[in-house]
Amino acid sequence: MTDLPDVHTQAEILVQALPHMQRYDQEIVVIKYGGHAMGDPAAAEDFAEDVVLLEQSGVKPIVVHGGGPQIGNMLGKLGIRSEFAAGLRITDKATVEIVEMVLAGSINKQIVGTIAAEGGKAIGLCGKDGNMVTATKVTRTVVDPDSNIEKVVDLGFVGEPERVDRTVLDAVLKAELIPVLAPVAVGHDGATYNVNADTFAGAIAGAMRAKRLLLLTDVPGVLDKDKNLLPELTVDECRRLIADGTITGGMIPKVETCIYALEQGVEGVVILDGKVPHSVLLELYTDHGAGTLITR
Ligand SMILES: Nc1ncnc2c1ncn2[C@@H]1O[C@H](COP(=O)(O)OP(=O)(O)O)[C@@H](O)[C@H]1O
Ligand SMILES: CC(=O)N[C@@H](CCC(=O)OP(=O)(O)O)C(=O)O
Repeated sequence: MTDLPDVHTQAEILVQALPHMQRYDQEIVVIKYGGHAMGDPAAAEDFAEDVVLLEQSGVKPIVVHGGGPQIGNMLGKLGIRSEFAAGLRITDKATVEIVEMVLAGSINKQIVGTIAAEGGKAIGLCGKDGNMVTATKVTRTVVDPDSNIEKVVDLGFVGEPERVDRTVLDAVLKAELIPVLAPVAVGHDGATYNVNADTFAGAIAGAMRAKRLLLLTDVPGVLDKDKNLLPELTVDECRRLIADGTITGGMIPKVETCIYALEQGVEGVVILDGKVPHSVLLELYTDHGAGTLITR
């Protein structure tokens, strides 16, 4: 048992949560749970406890999970090589089958099970269910490092959400179940598409008019050039930080997702460290947020 503060302090902490609870009552909060943040079983339990506590106190949480490292491990075991272009996994026919198996199969059901163990009721779905997310094929232009010439890369079965149908999600939320979504979508041609989990979460948050989108990753938030946390940023400031090279790599699609979600009407988007125990609760129910809050 960890040392707890005295009873008065405990009561004070609970009371301080009240205005935050009121602010999020009956609101949709989309939580993107990244593959890196999933880490160890104790952290996964903490995450599930947070989600169940939110649901119990009147919030409508929607979990969108990733699983990039876990897909990489499985492909490695099967001897399938995997490469990325512009932060997206080049996904051929064999790879998309493994992506679907790992994301919509094992990871999705594991999260549903962990939420159940904490007393919640979750339902595991992917973008294909009820035509929730229809995707179109993505191509990207990258600069070839040898020739320094731009070339178009065919990413195979990598998709971008084109349309979100709310029917299933509305029904699931009405039934007071917690949706846990794998970022796999269906194309117009019926093919399965691998969608970046941040992009998928942004599309869901936008379509569901979420109050908050939380992106859980493995760094404290957006950092400046001296690696200090930037607690609050506007969209314009984000664009400047991308242009001047402060925001690079995997943080670029994350911040672009945030900008997209804000443009779709989501009120605030937060990038935070999912490895910090109970980071979701700290972010939503305490006065001091846990990561970088991005607003319009
Ligand atoms: N300015 C920045 N602030 C924080 N992280 C940054 C920044 N620029 C680049 N990054 C990188 O972005 C990474 C997060 O993106 P990514 O690895 O795709 O996360 P995830 O797997 O959680 O989706 C960080 O681990 C960090 O290496
Ligand atoms: C197209 C594409 O790159 N899809 C990702 C989907 C999983 C993901 O995004 O997981 P994280 O959030 O853990 O990185 C992939 O195949 O790795």
